[in-house]
Amino acid sequence: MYAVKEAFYTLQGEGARSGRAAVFCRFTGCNLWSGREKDRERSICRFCDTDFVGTDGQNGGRFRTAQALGEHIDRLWPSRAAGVVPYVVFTGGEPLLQLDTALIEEMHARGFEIAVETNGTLAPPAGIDWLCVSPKGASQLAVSGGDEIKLVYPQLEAPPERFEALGFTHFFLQAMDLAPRGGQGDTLKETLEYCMRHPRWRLSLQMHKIVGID
Ligand SMILES: C[S@@+](CC[C@H](N)C(=O)[O-])C[C@H]1O[C@@H](n2cnc3c(N)ncnc32)[C@H](O)[C@@H]1O
Ligand SMILES: Nc1nc2[nH]cc(C(=O)O)c2c(=O)[nH]1
Ligand code: SF4
Ligand SMILES: [Mg+2]
Repeated sequence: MYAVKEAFYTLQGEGARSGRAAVFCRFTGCNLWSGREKDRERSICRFCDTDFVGTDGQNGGRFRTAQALGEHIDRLWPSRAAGVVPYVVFTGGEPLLQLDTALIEEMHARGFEIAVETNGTLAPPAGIDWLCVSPKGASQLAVSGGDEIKLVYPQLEAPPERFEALGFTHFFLQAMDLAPRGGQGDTLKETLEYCMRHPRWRLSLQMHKIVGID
């Protein structure tokens, strides 16, 4: 059984693959926050910008089998143009609480390339084509590398220096959006200044919020 908050077709807004069309599948639930506002300030992850509670979002629901969820995702991909590889991004919530080999095999059988957005605290199943790890506060990483690390900045308990020696192909800092905690704006200036002082890190903007898409 898979519990999905929402699923939608959009452009990847973050990281090295930003601008690429993708079906986003947002799983319900996370291991670093309950998703309830009353728990936010005493959680390991406190700045989350996402509602991942329940299955009531657009195209959300419960799916009994990998085949059923695979078919659901496939229907959201619009075109089957020659030479275009369909792309699914599994996110959440924390997708590694639910993503398993059966679903990976199902999406591959349908010709999809598979990306995952994870907080990095759980071991990923084999077969993921693009792994994006976004460490949170004091949590311990269960992965030591991947395609990209996308660290939300600044986090007192997770300074970029802690991750510099890890085995990622791309190193991104993403400016923290302060709105989820009732703040104003983001931390763009300090984030871009850090990137200019430490050129290993590249700036990731949440492009979808700028252009007004999901
Ligand atoms: C909602 S999370 C879901 C996937 C996974 N649980 C994780 O944390 O990577 C998706 C992405 O949004 C980022 N994110 C969450 N809240 C944010 C905020 N307030 N500002 C900037 N990025 C944020 C996360 O760090 C992660 O890269
Ligand atoms: N357009 C768009 N790009 C994204 N990249 C990562 C997202 C996420 O919430 O995991 C996200 C999202 O929610 N929307
Ligand atoms: S780990 Fe990801 S989904 Fe969970 S609360 Fe943090 S940003 Fe949100
Ligand atoms: Mg998002």
